[in-house]
Amino acid sequence: MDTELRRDLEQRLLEYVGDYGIVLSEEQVRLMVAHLDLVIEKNKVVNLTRITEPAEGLVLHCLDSLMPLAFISSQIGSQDVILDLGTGAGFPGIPLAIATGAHAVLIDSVGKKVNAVNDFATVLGLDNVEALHVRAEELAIERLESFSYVFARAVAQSNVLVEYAAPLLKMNGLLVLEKANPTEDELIAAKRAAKICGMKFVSRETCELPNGLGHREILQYQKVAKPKIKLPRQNGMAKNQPLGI
Ligand SMILES: C[S@@+](CC[C@H](N)C(=O)[O-])C[C@H]1O[C@@H](n2cnc3c(N)ncnc32)[C@H](O)[C@@H]1O
Repeated sequence: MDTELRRDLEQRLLEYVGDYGIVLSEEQVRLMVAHLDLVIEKNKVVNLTRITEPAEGLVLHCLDSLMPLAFISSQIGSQDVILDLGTGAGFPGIPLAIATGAHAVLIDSVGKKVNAVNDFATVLGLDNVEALHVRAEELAIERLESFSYVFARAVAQSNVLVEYAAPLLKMNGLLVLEKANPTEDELIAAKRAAKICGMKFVSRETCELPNGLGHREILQYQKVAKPKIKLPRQNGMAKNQPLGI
């Protein structure tokens, strides 16, 4: 990506986030575009994303990763520890770490993606980012009730994500999901799963990405009680025998 394109993307990202009431500094957008550039380059040798065009990546990766910030009522800051569950190439975790300054743990079950994300964090000088090759179910044993927020974009059905997040969240912590078009059945199953897992449904908000690039729904669930069953269940159970169906 040449300097002119980078500057153009940085300016566009500043304008996009402004439309959603999200305030970023020039340094923050510089880092986010630099991350996108690293992803596009790395994607030529390691399959990380289907999006290869910078302007599209700016909306579908950078802006999309930040959308939850337009809907979360509390301010996330350096005192918070946040989790990006199923980070892929670092979305939404890296943009969220840059935007909030929170300590961000980014996990993925695929090692080559985690290696790439750790390299990106080093090149960008992001000391607050920790990428781990671990499944959500395993992390819940090591870091029980450690996170104030769990984010997940394009990882699994909502009821599965509610189950993954419940043991990882501190009491009153929030699970924030980004979905394209969740069905009513998915939302009903997630509400039922939430009851079993000591979580409650908080809100469902919708927005449109610019340039007709898609519809988004931001779903929030809060941890309000201890789970009624022992969590985490064994690896794979959340997906293969989902709760709330
Ligand atoms: C479709 S990708 C989405 C990546 C990224 N969140 C994004 O929106 O670009 C889903 C990722 O979740 C990871 N994943 C799925 N289940 C997981 C689990 N139980 N624990 C950790 N990672 C998981 C997969 O390896 C994959 O990289």
